Amino acid sequence: MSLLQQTGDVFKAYFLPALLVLVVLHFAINRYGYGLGKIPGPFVASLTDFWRMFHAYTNKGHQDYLLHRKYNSPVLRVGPKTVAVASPDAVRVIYGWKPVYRKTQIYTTQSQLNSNGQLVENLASTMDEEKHTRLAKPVAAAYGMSTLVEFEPLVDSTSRTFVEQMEQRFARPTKECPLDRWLQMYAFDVIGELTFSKRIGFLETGQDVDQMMYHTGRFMEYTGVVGQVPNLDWYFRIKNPILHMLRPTSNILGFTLKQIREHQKSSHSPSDSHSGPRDFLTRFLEAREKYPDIVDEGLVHDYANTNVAGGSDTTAIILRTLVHQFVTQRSILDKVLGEIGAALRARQAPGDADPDPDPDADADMDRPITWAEGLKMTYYQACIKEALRFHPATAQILPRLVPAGGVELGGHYLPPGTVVGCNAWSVHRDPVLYGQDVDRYRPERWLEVSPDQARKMETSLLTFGAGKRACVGKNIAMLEITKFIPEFFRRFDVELVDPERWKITSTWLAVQSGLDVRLKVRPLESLLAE
Ligand code: HEM
Repeated sequence: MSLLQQTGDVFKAYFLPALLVLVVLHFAINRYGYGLGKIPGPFVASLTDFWRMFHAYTNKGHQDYLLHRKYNSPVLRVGPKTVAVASPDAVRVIYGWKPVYRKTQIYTTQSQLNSNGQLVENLASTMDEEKHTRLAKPVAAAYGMSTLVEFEPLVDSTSRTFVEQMEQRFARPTKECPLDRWLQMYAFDVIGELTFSKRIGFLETGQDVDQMMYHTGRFMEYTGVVGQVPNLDWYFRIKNPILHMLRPTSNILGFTLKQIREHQKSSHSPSDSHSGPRDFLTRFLEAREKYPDIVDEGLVHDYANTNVAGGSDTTAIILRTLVHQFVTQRSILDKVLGEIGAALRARQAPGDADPDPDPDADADMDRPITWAEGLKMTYYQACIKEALRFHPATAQILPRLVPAGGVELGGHYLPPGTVVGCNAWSVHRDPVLYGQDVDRYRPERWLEVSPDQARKMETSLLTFGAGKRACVGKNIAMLEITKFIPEFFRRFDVELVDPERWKITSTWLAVQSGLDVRLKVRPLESLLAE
């Protein structure tokens, strides 16, 4: 018998059976070894995290609520050590303040690689809560409510450009506008204005500048899919020598650094920077002066980069939902138009809402819908809440680690170290809290209930996350959403080209496409007439 034959026989006799035993053992430990054996869920999910990876890859994350319905359980096992909980009460526990449940390794995939090929944790991605507290403090005020008033003119300037571009490029009966893309370009340019005092030029050029929309999209997909088995990130990205050779700095960070360099060319120090509102970058540079022991140059770059990476795709999703609902449910739009008309008529009235009316009445009428006006539109505010409920931007659980001592949720004990999280899509379809018709977009649900109930519904929304790690950009996003949609519909009559084109592709984010519309300029008189 040749040596080759002998080796083959040994392989068949010992190695293959041993491998089989190991594989079976591995799956048995996954299934029964983590104290989660009694929790319902897809069988394969209890064996391997690759189930969740496939689930995300095949666009099913945003439909997790269907799984909860299928297994008739708010608590589902979606991995050997991972549990999804669909209950508003669980939101308060998992994303509460005492104790703070730590973020899990999926967030490593949201850290960027710097020019030395090192992984740099940022405000959103760090798993170390003490570090997070340190990083958050110097910039908390920049994202605060009081800063919003200063940012409003910057949002207005981008809105004006958006309207101009729509008029020039699309406001013709036969022309189709791929509005899903344009809304994202709008959101990107707003973030550019707020962060660098400069629109990046998406709207003016009508192009995906430096392919940033493409790259942020791929980045979110990477997190959503590879993040399910985060160790893969080491091989695909962190320790990948070819990637490091070809592209040492990640595309998004590279783009941010370019914007920072251009910003610096137009100013010399934080204090003498730009006339007009102080942008985020200026505020981050001020934070470096005030907190030199915490904020270094690299951190300034990271702060700016987190705005770029986290602030546009998300906002565009909410804008798309609102437009889509308004063009497919005209009765809703009519009510909003009624409120817009009332806001504009109030500008004409003596002693109107604006304490400092423009002496030129036409200019006053032409100025974009203000934050104050948007907040007074009660029905439109309900439309926003309903959009945040109906189509949250993130399409997966926001995973956290169960701390020492474990936790009891939905009648199941979860041992320490279990990964647990809520998917906003599932929590927001809780029929007890939001009503039996949760699968419908119906703003009225927010107005029909008692103020107490409405508050409970609102505080259970997970669209912006919750607790210590909730979204710092929420106020900015609300400023954009509150102002932009009334402004857009005030200027244009919008018609959906083909309802069949609407599509949701979900990984980390649930991104819509197919919002192709035709636009007609809406005469102001039609809004002013009661
Ligand atoms: C509608 C728009 C937005 C939505 C739906 C949204 C959603 C979220 C969510 C769900 C989280 C928590 C993620 C988690 O727990 O895993 C988050 C965190 C974060 N968001 Fe947003 N976001 C939006 C807009 C923005 C904007 C405009 C900015 C920046 C200007 C921003 C910056 C951040 C940052 C820095 C964090 C990390 C916060 C921390 O961990 O302390 N977001 N966002």
